[in-house]
Amino acid sequence: MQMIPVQKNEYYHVAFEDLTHDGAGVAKVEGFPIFVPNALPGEKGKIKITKTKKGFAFGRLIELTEESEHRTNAPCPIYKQCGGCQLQHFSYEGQLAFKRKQVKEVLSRIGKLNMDEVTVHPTLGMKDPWNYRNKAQVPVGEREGGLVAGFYQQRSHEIIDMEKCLIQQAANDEIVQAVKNICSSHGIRAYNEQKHKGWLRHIMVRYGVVSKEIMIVFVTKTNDFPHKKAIIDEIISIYPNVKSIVQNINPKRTNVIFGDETNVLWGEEYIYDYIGDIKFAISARSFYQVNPEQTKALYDKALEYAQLTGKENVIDAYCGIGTITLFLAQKAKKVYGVEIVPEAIEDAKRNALLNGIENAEFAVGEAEVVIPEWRKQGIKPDVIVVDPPRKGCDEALLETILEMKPQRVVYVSCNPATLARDLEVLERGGFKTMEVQPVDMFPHTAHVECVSQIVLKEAAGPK
Ligand SMILES: C[S@@+](CC[C@H](N)C(=O)[O-])C[C@H]1O[C@@H](n2cnc3c(N)ncnc32)[C@H](O)[C@@H]1O
Repeated sequence: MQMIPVQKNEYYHVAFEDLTHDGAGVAKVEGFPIFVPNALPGEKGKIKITKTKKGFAFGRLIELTEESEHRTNAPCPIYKQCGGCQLQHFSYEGQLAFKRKQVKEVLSRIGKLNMDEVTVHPTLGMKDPWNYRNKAQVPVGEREGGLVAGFYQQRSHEIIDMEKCLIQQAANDEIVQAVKNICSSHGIRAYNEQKHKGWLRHIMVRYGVVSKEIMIVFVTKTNDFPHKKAIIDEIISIYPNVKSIVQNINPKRTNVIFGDETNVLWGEEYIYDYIGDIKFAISARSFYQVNPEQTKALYDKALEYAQLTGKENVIDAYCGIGTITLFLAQKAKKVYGVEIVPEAIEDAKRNALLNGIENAEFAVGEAEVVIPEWRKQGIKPDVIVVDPPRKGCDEALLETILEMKPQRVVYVSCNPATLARDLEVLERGGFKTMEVQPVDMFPHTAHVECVSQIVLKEAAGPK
């Protein structure tokens, strides 16, 4: 058995060599890895061990003795308390390089790809990597009789009030504050997680960056709404861009934000926004990318990798409200979109109509169930696009892709580890990964999005 060379609560002087996938510095003591938030590769410092596990330990940075040239002052005053961003202390240039390195590393280690044969491009960053999020989703609590809305203090259930988040659109911060203050003035009680009592659990705000339309969602424990008329009247009298006010009811003792029931309180069921020239209707529960500027860059790359000429049949798996589907439809013969959330498919159909797109067809269901059905019905895609959640593609879907043998697969991924795992399956089944483009959808956080082009080996030509 390997001896653990460090002890809890002891101090060590270490050199940081790398970053973990979630942005913590990695140092080693006698080859034993220690993960320390807020430390950067190339730095040295004194740490205190906070926890030991069988194969690794966690530490806290006490002082730096050598700083990286990429260290920068995190501009957010609550950066360390919040935990929503992990890389604000890292220069933006350094963040982009780290994300590319991380993608290369997992493709090689987990995907077993021959990295001499795959091009991983430099991460596509933002010119101004701040105020990019179009959605705020904040828990609500109580302090001295009034409401607070912000974030959970790291490793606690305490809600810290937040007036400004530097990665949010300013409009979102303003509306969250206003809604909180209006509710406070009407004596609205916040939900208390421990006691499972109270009413207002979360406030969500969605902002159409191009349309300027705003949706407000009240997530509440019960389906009543004290002072409903007064609260709504006050909101809409101050904010004419609010087009939709919705209540979602979540009666469960859970840390899942949304419940199953959603009711429109005022205005429309959805707001509109644009990505490029395409107009989208977005309802409260539908997935919609949070960084619209980078979404356009991501979708343009997906379209480039799909290499459409107008003659192709395309499948868009995990299509959400049909965002990528409608981009593809402009250049393909026909596109089939599939998505598990019924409301998102309703939005997708509405979005096709809204844009006069007639060559897109949508189905509700699990991609791993619906696409094998399509195969049985004789649908033969030339290109398959997948954009799964963090857990990646279901095995049954990958199996079906191998059987369907499209000329190209375009894989959009928000988790490089599951992307790498799935690419290995596709490579073993006769496909070859050609290019991977990391896109910085979430600056200052450790997340990275990638779009990859994978081709059928016969189509790729001899190696
Ligand atoms: C990362 S989002 C992508 C959405 C869309 N392509 C976009 O860019 O807006 C993943 C989507 O997959 C959906 N989803 C999750 N599991 C699924 C499954 N097994 N089959 C189909 N869709 C699923 C989610 O509801 C979500 O809309």
